[in-house]
Amino acid sequence: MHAELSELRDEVFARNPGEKEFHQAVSEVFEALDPVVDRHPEYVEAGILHRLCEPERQIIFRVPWVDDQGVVQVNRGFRVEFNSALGPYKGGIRFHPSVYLGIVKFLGFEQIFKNSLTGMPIGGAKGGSDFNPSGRSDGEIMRFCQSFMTELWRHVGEHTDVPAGDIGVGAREIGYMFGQYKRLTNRFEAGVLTGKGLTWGGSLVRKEATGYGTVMFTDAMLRTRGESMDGQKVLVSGSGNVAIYAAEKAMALGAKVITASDSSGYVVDENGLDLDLLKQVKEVERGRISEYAERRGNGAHFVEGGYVWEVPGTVALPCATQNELGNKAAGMLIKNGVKAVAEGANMPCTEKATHTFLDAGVLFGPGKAANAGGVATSALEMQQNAQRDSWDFDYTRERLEQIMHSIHDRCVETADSYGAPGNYVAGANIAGFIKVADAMLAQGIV
Ligand SMILES: NC(=O)C1=CN([C@@H]2O[C@H](COP(=O)(O)OP(=O)(O)OC[C@H]3O[C@@H](n4cnc5c(N)ncnc54)[C@H](O)[C@@H]3O)[C@@H](O)[C@H]2O)C=CC1
Ligand SMILES: O=C(O)CCC(=O)C(=O)O
Repeated sequence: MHAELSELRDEVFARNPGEKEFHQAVSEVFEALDPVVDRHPEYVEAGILHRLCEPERQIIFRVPWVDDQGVVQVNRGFRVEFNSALGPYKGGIRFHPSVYLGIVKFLGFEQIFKNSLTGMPIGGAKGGSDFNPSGRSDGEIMRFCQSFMTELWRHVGEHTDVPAGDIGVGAREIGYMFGQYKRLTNRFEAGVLTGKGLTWGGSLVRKEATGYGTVMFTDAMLRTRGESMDGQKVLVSGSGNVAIYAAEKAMALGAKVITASDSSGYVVDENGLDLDLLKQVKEVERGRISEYAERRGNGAHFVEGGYVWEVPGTVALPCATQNELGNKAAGMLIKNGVKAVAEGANMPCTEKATHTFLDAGVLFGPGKAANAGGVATSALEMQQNAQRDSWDFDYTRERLEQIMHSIHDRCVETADSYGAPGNYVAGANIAGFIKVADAMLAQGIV
């Protein structure tokens, strides 16, 4: 790696101690940017990389709330507004006990390049809390969301920062946060949050967008080798928003999806997942994945612990969480004949696993490209809100499809032009970076 880059990387690590996921995300980008620095010394001279690694603003706040037993609980809230060179800060909010500053920063950093790749006018941010929604009543969720927004409202706005969902935050939580924002500001400002309900400013296709987009991207990758999703045997991890709609799209394109998982283990359903049942168990009842196997019968079985990557398949779509697919799993997938891997989740593959896939010539779609359909459709939601309009399903899906194809093609062209043909990791990082870097150059030292 270029001396300037490796020095800066070490400096970023030292300035952000203990934030290992953030370090990992920075490393991946820096590795890809080596040839860019050769060609564009002006980026280094203007301190673009240095500035990119320092969030424009980081907000950490107390979130007090009262549980159903009347006990006062205190959580920590975060919003990292990373970069606004291309537009208002944009990115999801995650509620999960593992959330700390390092997770929010890795996600916010990734979001800068992902949002750039979408071609939409959105900057990068991420937020969240170490609140654990699991097992909490609806009333507790509402009180927590209200308390979270009671601090966050002063930092967000349709032209400032536009949060959305992520792990543990779906339409229900967005609804409670929107209600509180409206109450505090006395404004119906639809564009302040995306992922809203369809009757109050939400967009059709947003719910499906991340999963659908990931599969559209995978299909485009396969087509570069004369194949498609049709007939593939697909391994999906997770059983949340991204996983369910990735499975739905894969099936619609003629693939058979045979796995899903949650933090307790995974199910294998060699006959192909029953999506209505999976949605009932996970979206409606918020139950465990083992309940799917119990109710499905038909040879489906539940495996406690472990990873879906032990199951043979031709396409792997990690859609749960960061670093869920390590190097050993990558080796197993390759041995079992995997042809394509696309990250529906953010950074689900470890650095080593990513290298193993690339070295083996497996088609590999990094999250900042493959899962960009969610945030791209959020930007479409913002457009509809600004126009006070709502588009129909097919039109919105077509827009999503165009965006995913254009991201795919830009990754391919950029990787080619920087001497890394077929390397979507290089293509995504370089293409995402250059657009932000040029905007930062034009806007001066800010
Ligand atoms: N919702 C969205 O639009 C987008 C989400 N993503 C990413 O996709 C991934 C999944 O997010 P969503 O589906 O929205 O969340 P979700 O809350 O709907 O589902 C999360 C899924 O991951 C599983 N999971 C979480 N932690 C786990 C762990 N430690 N071990 C095993 N499984 C675990 C959960 O059981 C659940 O199935 C995350 O990495 C998120 O950042 C990326 C782009 C957009
Ligand atoms: O829709 C959004 O604004 C955010 C989506 C998100 O959190 C992500 O792309 O990881």
